[in-house]
Amino acid sequence: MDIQEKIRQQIAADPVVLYMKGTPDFPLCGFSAAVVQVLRRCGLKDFAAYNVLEDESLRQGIKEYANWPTIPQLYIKGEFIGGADIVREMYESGELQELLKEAGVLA
Ligand SMILES: N[C@@H](CCC(=O)N[C@@H](CS)C(=O)NCC(=O)O)C(=O)O
Ligand code: FES
Repeated sequence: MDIQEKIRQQIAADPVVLYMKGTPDFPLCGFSAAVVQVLRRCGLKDFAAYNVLEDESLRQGIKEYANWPTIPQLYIKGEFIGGADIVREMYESGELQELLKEAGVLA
């Protein structure tokens, strides 16, 4: 399967999808760790996470998919949200919590 099609399916399969370096329990970059921490602070228990360090085609493919040059990348309900800076800003403004509530993944 084409990598862009694979990404499309991954993003459609779960309400919250994070492309990151490492895993939620063992992030291998501070930017990825920051997004995981913010999601947990929002009260999110579970989300889909893909480790781009285990798949070079995914690491490159995800940059093309969103036309965004860096990892991490967060998607909510199929929509690209942003990387660590944007996620942090949206958390501080409360916008991220709103999006997660709308997605039905928060209590
Ligand atoms: N300011 C970015 C920081 C992320 C970033 O700079 N990521 C770099 C280093 S981890 C990256 O993905 N570089 C390309 C690569 O490693 O493939 C954000 O808000 O997410
Ligand atoms: S791996 Fe070095 S900044 Fe992310």
